[in-house]
Amino acid sequence: MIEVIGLHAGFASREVLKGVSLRVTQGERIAVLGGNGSGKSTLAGWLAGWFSGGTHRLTAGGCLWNGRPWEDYSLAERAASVQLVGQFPAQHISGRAFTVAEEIAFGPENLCLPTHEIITRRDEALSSCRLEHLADRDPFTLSGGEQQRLVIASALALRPKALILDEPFSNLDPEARSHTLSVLNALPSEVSVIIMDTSPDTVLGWANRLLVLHEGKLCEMESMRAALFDPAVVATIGLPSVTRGFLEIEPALEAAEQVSQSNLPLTLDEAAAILRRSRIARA
Ligand SMILES: Nc1ncnc2c1ncn2[C@@H]1O[C@H](COP(=O)(O)OP(=O)(O)OP(=O)(O)O)[C@@H](O)[C@H]1O
Repeated sequence: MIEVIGLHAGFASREVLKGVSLRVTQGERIAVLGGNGSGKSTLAGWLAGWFSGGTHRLTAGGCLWNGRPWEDYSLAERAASVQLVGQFPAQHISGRAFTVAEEIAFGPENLCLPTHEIITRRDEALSSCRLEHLADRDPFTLSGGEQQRLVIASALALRPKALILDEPFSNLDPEARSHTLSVLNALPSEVSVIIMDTSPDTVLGWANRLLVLHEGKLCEMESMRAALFDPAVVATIGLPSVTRGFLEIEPALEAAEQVSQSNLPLTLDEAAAILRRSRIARA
């Protein structure tokens, strides 16, 4: 599907990605974690085929979609293949639509789809992103979180085969965050989803593959646990909040429940299971 091969890329003054390789196959749920300025947005752009000129500099390598460079595809083909939801939702709003509903329909209209198909896609995206009550609002009057959901809805209406989301949770409250994850989980299983984030907290229970972008290199460890406890990774993105919290309370647990790196909880569900067992052991 998407293949990044030895990508050295960045900007005129600076190489940001220093030999990044990545193969994304159908249906994968990938989290790419990295600190501020590590190059997540830069990588997201290359993955989506957005960068090929301007201030963006390609030193070596490249990115292929189904075996061919992005340059071989028309804009319409790219839009129907991969959608990138960037970090700043307002930058994605077309400015050509007076309402949220029109904004969502804008992409499918540009693909020249039949009217009934445009309406179906628009209404499905409005509903799945819980935007029906805002359908008649001017997109520019929405709050940041509402705009974020609108941009995701607009991307979904294009029915891409791969969806890349760059820090999609930064504007969202916890409820909207978990709803967004459930929207992503409800996508057809063949759609690949890649989320770029600075922290493991939201994506851990969701991703089936975790990569860390650090000093221009993309590292994939044997397991998520190995990745999250790697000292260089901990220094960059920190441990998940649940894990940090657990380390605080761990001395109070029953001896039988003492935890080590191999069984420290990474998610709330894992922590709850250990706590339940510990309570049972005390009873
Ligand atoms: N248009 C540009 N011209 C020059 N340098 C740029 C440009 N865009 C980004 N950079 C630099 O490239 C590096 C990587 O930026 P990028 O936005 O990809 O990082 P990021 O991991 O997404 O960061 P954040 O988590 O802060 O959003 C940063 O040092 C940034 O300052």
